[in-house]
Amino acid sequence: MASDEIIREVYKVLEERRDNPIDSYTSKIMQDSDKKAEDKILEKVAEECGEVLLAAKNDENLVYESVDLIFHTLLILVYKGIEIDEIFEEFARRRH
Ligand SMILES: N=c1c2ncn([C@@H]3O[C@H](COP(=O)(O)OP(=O)(O)OP(=O)(O)O)[C@@H](O)[C@H]3O)c2ncn1[C@@H]1O[C@H](COP(=O)(O)O)[C@@H](O)[C@H]1O
Repeated sequence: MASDEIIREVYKVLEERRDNPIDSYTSKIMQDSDKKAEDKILEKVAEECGEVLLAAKNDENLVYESVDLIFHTLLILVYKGIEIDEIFEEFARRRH
């Protein structure tokens, strides 16, 4: 059974891919010469935003496309050195 813990698990793997690169999609995109890596990840985030928009409008693959967007958003956060708890704390701070 999938659970929300998967977000923490994936985040940890992404930090591992950043810190100890292997031959994989996420390691490669994060190791690309500094500025290029950031641009490539941000390009994916922008692309996935458009795909979520189309999926919602057309009632197609919304979960799949949203996970692509969330995944690439997590990737830029990891790349920029943000700790996962900072994200949860920000959500908690907004609770009312
Ligand atoms: N959740 C994901 C995940 N979601 C998407 N992707 C990859 O992101 C890449 C780009 O996604 P796209 O949707 O643009 O796919 P695409 O192949 O360009 O095809 P289109 O959508 O354009 O048709 C693809 O290669 C996907 O496989 C992911 N790659 C990895 N993960 C997780 O990240 C961890 C580390 O990944 P690796 O670096 O591959 O070990 C894995 O253990 C997974 O848990």
